[in-house]
Amino acid sequence: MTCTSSTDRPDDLAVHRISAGYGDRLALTEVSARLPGGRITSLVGANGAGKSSLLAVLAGVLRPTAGEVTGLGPRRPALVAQRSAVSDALPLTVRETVAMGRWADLGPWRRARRADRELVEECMERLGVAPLAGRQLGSLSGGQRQRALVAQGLAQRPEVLLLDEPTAGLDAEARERIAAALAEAGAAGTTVVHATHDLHLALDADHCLLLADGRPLAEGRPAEVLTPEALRRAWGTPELPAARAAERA
Ligand SMILES: Nc1ncnc2c1ncn2[C@@H]1O[C@H](COP(=O)(O)OP(=O)(O)OP(=O)(O)O)[C@@H](O)[C@H]1O
Repeated sequence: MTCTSSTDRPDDLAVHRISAGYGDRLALTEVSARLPGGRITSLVGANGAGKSSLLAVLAGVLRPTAGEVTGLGPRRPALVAQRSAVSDALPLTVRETVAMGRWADLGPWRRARRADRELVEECMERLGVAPLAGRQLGSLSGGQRQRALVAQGLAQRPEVLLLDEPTAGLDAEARERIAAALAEAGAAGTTVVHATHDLHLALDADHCLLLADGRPLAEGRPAEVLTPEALRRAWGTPELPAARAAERA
């Protein structure tokens, strides 16, 4: 069994002239983009560019005021929120947290079958959190908790996996684990879309959408999109991200 879906390559996701916001503040203005099915797309942009809002629209938790999303299958996408969005006070172990990823498929009594339990163990192994299975989520380090949340996302076996800054603030080993898990999910046919400030992770994606002020600046292969010039435009200053991309070029 694999902890990702293994369908044939699904259709592309697309957003068509999406506008969305909070009250009268627009976070996205007429955003159109294609997010290739069964591939990894990185959403890149400065703070406030609209990355999380676009993920929320794709996840169905932020209703657009205009435009539409096409290519989503019948199942709801899995959304892995930023770890700061998850309360420290939740009285859940790592295993319980990951097992919650199975709930949507279990029906009203949430009775896990053996296959569900195996899938949960496998997803914990994949993210390196199996040794922490009995620990309370609130007692974990930021990186451990983030890995548990990604394992929960994978345990849903989603067709579309959305992640908001999955490697923010993590050490190199945790980043590698998460990058490898996303690559495996993409290889197994899952459409992965993640928002990131981690240019290494962004450059490792198959596709990239660069946002600025709620509008798309560029879209395409990451190395072609994330040029020093484009990053300067996105950030408004010739600061760190552009320098880092130049190092990688
Ligand atoms: N809950 C909210 N209520 C009001 N405005 C919001 C809310 N969430 C986001 N915004 C605004 O929407 C815009 C886009 O924010 P969003 O969080 O999508 O950007 P982001 O690219 O994900 O930023 P970051 O890199 O800081 O996470 C910003 O102007 C932000 O202030």
